[in-house]
Amino acid sequence: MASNGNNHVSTKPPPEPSPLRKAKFFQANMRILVTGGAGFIGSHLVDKLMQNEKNEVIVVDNYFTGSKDNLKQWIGHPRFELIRHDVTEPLLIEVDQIYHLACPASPIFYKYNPVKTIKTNVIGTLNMLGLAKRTGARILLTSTSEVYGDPLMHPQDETYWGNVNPIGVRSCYDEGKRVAETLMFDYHRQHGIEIRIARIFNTYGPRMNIDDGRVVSNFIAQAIRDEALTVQLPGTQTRSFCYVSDMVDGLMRLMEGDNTGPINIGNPGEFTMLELAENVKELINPEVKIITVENTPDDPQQRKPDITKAKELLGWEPKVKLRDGLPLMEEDFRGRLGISRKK
Ligand SMILES: NC(=O)c1ccc[n+]([C@@H]2O[C@H](COP(=O)([O-])OP(=O)(O)OC[C@H]3O[C@@H](n4cnc5c(N)ncnc54)[C@H](O)[C@@H]3O)[C@@H](O)[C@H]2O)c1
Ligand SMILES: O=c1ccn([C@@H]2O[C@H](COP(=O)(O)OP(=O)(O)O[C@H]3OC[C@@H](O)[C@H](O)[C@H]3O)[C@@H](O)[C@H]2O)c(=O)[nH]1
Repeated sequence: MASNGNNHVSTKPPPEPSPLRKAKFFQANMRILVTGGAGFIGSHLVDKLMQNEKNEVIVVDNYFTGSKDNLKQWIGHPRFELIRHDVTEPLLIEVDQIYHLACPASPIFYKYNPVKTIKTNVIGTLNMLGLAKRTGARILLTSTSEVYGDPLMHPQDETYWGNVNPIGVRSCYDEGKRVAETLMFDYHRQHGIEIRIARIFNTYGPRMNIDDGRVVSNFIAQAIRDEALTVQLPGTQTRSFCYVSDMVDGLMRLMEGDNTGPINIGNPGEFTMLELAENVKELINPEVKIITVENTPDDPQQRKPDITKAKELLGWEPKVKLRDGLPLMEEDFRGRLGISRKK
């Protein structure tokens, strides 16, 4: 039976899969749905899942922040399907596993239409849990370090209940993800659904939107374009940055393992935003200026995962250090921006 290290675990068996599930269009052992699979983390996850010839992968995405470009190597592949679909609408397909990622992740995009962000987190997660219930599929939710809010505990472990503003401009996302976690556990306890919850900490890497608005993509694009790096005040706030290949490895181990989570997946290396800017400057463009600009409300002042649980239960820890990951992302950004390194 799955465990999460506390008492919130169901003893009910998961529902029987629908007989339709056996009607596969390809002789694959596992049909896997990735919601939000056209996005940054989702498309890297799809690449990894497609490497296994026993997997069929179905992506659903509404392309709000994702792009078909991220999946272009798979379009037309017999084990791959791409469906334009919004998870706030019901989805009737037959699957064995669901990686539920669909949700804008950058604060700029999740604040753009906050009501839609809540709908995506609440109705979207309800729909995917309904699909899991009908098909007997195991479902993994990509929750977030933002469930800890502006944390009073440092580093954050999974027992911490968080310090979240329920009526602030970030609430559509952080409270939305908290409700999504609640729904996952209620479906687990009430219906025996096999659930997995990952609490993801800031992740970066190739394929992030150039105008995504998150700090690593902003600084790298600014450094390449010879624009000043915009450190939001006070600049001493911290984050922990995980390279995307490590993240995908952690998510797959969680899905395949026996633990419901929630489990933190992130890199415990902690940097202030000024330190991040200095690293980007040194590695990518030593001439670039660093300036400070106004911040946005409710910005968490510190964030660092305690990954003891991931190490013990998943045998997982990140391998790529920030100073090794940044140049890999630079190469991808230079290619897309068409700006090569000065000699
Ligand atoms: N990248 C991070 O640092 C980070 C940190 C914590 C949690 N997460 C979570 O991981 C997941 C993926 O994040 P990402 O960084 O790849 O972001 P992303 O914005 O690149 O990807 C999200 C994808 O979801 C799609 N989407 C959004 N709303 C949808 C809807 N209603 N219906 C269908 N598709 C929809 C978008 O078009 C996009 O392709 C998100 O759930 C996010 O909350 C990411
Ligand atoms: O140009 C910038 C952008 C951002 N920042 C700062 O960088 C820090 C990180 O901001 P980001 O926008 O990258 O992301 P956040 O850490 O606030 O949220 C992130 O982490 C948790 C995930 O769930 C979210 O999906 C993700 O956006 C903040 O303190 C912000 O003020 C800058 O200093 N300059």
